[in-house]
Amino acid sequence: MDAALGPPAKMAELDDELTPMMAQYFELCSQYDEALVLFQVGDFYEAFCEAAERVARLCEITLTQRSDSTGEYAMAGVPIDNAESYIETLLEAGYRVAIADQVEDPDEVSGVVERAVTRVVTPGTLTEAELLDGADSNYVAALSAGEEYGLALVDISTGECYATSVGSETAVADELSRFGPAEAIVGPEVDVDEGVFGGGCLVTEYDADAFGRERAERRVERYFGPPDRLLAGETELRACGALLAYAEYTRGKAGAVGPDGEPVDPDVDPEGTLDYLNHLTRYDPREYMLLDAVAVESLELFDRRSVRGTANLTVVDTLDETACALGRRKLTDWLRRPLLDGDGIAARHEAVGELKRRPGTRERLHDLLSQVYDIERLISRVSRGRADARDLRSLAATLSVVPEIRAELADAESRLLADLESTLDPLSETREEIEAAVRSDPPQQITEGGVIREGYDAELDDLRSTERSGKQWIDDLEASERERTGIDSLKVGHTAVHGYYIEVTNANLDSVPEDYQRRQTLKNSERYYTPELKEREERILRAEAAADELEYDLFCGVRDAVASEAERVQALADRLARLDVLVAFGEVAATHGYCRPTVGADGIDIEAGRHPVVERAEESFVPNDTRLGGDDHRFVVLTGPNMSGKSTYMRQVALCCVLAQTGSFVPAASADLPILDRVFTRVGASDDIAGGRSTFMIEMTELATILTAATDESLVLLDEVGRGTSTADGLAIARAVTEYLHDEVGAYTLFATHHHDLTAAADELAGVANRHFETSREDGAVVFDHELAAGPAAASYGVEVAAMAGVPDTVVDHARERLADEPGGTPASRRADADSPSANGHADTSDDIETRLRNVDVATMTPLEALNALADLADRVE
Ligand SMILES: Nc1ncnc2c1ncn2[C@@H]1O[C@H](COP(=O)(O)OP(=O)(O)OP(=O)(O)O)[C@@H](O)[C@H]1O
Repeated sequence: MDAALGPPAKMAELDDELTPMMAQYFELCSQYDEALVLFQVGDFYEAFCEAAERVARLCEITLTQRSDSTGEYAMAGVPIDNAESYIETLLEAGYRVAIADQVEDPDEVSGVVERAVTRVVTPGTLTEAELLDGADSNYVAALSAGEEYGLALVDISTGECYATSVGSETAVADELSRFGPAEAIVGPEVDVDEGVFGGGCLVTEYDADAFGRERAERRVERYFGPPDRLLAGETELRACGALLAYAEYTRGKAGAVGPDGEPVDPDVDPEGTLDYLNHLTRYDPREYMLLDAVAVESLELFDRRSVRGTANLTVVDTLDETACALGRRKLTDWLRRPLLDGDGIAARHEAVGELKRRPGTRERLHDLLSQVYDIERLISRVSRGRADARDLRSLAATLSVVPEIRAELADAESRLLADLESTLDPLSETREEIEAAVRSDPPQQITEGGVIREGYDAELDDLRSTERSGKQWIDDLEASERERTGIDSLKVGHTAVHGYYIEVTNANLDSVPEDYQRRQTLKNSERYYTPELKEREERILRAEAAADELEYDLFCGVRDAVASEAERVQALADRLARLDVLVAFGEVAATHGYCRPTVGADGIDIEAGRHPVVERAEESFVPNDTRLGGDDHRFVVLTGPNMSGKSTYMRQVALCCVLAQTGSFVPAASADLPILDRVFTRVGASDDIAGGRSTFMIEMTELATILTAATDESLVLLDEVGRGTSTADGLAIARAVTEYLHDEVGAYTLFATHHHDLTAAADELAGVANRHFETSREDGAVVFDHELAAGPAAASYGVEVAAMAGVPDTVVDHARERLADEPGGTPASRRADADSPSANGHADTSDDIETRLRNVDVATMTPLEALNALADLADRVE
């Protein structure tokens, strides 16, 4: 056991003698003994004893001492204001971090301030933006085993949950790769290789009870409704239950269960307390194209990391013309799981086509959908008894839009739209009930009245009328008392503490009648009440309290009635979300000139395809055709200089297929596409400099996945394979991969490479063709025209790029001569590790310079390395 975790031994010895604050710390460390506890003391989070030593060392902060009557304790603190960076350091060191905040205002309590763990930060459940590193999703997975494997995932940043079952360990790995979880919890019975979770995933064996069927059932029910309606089997259910238990634990919910299975506070039942969870999607992996985390990232579907020059725009952004939150979530979900069923895809296309043709309908539907609230989250609050009156009004407002949406769809021709028209459920009775019962602009509080409409309940109306007539009597009192007493300055007022009073200034005290009883003495006046006033006041108060209580009961009654329709509301939410996405697709197709693809062809045939993201940033995007498979080659080797557009082109081909299977139209003049089972990507190191992940090892691991899992229905994008090793090894690997994919797999493949020798494969392998990107020269400068052409690129572009970068003419000319002289010489046959001629003190000759220039492999250099190499060459020429 790590000494930095759990209750400090030194404190355990003292036990009862600890000061109240230290006793709190000790208690929290005992409860959260799987995490480092950071304990708020004023403006700092402190750790004590062994934990302090660990925190001080890892975060490089000073270790101090805290002394009190019981002794001295090592202490290390981080300022709360920038705690996140320290927490990140602790996470990187493999710790969970439990944040114990002061939950009372120190100014308002005497004695020690109450502290509670408000969150446990773990790699998969951190939610603070600083820690999320700009990524869009951060999944935690739970894996259970039985007859099959049950897998549940939650994205803590959005509350989206997924569940599925798969039959084999490989399938578990595939499904996990779809999400790339940062963290996974596994049931005790799970026996799989850690490799299935992917690199960088923190895997923890979690409490067996949380994986138990009954508890899981209860938890799932609380959050999402009856499990048998949602989930396919017991293993899936158990995974979901455990996942929810873990999510509760990380939110510091009292009563949740820690990884060791010990309830952190056994007295409280916390189930159903996570507000952010909103939807559970159960899916069957066989129905969807598999996009693993690597593909999702390199195609930039959701990731905020930018395509060059187009910061912040991602594929989902280009499609996101949705009008409501329901649609936005559905769009992400569709894009993450493109369909495999040709009919399903065609049905979406048909609907999108109809919407594309009818701009008026599209616009009106968009307007109506923008009035739709997030009824999915809302109904889950209703089911958990946490919805307020405003929530119910928002639901009613949404329901009142439904008939208008249906009317708009009344003459729809496409199957999906017609289906939506007939199945969008306006839940009229529910809406009428809410509108009859709940006021149109209710307060947030549901316990203080003002919620229920007049005329809804006779008893309530009675109570309110008693209250009102009482208040009216009091309102009239001032006038009548003035008349009775002759005191013109007499006032009737009310304070929260003393209630109603009659106020008489000191000058008029002589005229006070006998029945006035003194309530309060002020400097210039006296306040009185009369027995009748008191009695009226009590009656008002009784009526008010009874009315408030009755309103609350009535409200709960309405809320329960709505909750009993939760299933219908969820179905409605789902349909509205679908409609919103279809309308958005129609809008994108119409505004950006997307065409309707056909799917199910036996090859990829795209005319004038574009990259959906890059085309928005490039003023003059050059469209390109693609032919892969069918009567053409299935494998294309793509050459051309850096920045000529190879990566963009490969991605646009993949994105066309992904968008088509998602149901969207595609950025092209025409597209005949197959149905792909999976898109694989292995993109070059230089494309991921920012992520700092590009090691040869990662490259080879990804390659291994592709070679073992790709089928003849997969699309494989290879952007330079074997860069991270010597040229000879790189080429050998690239060549072997080409042959394997060509001979054994038959996948649709685009292989961009700077290994010019690879272009020879086209001569030897029947299914391989060469394509390249041209550059042209204008006024001596190289211009990228981004136009794809047949055949391999000219071999000398490395020298052209050197010229463009400003390498002196003598050097460039010499390089050209050498290149021309070299028998069969191509840039790829250069060796990168020649000895430096000037290392032995000799001056550089032109030949030496040229050798150096030849050794420059522009394709693998970072911009900084290129600049340095250039400066070095220029120096030598000088
Ligand atoms: N078809 C096109 N039309 C217009 N501009 C394009 C096109 N394709 C690419 N570009 C522009 O050229 C830039 C470089 O493209 P890309 O990254 O695809 O080149 P590359 O050949 O893959 O380079 P590298 O070998 O360095 O990876 C893109 O950022 C984009 O701005």
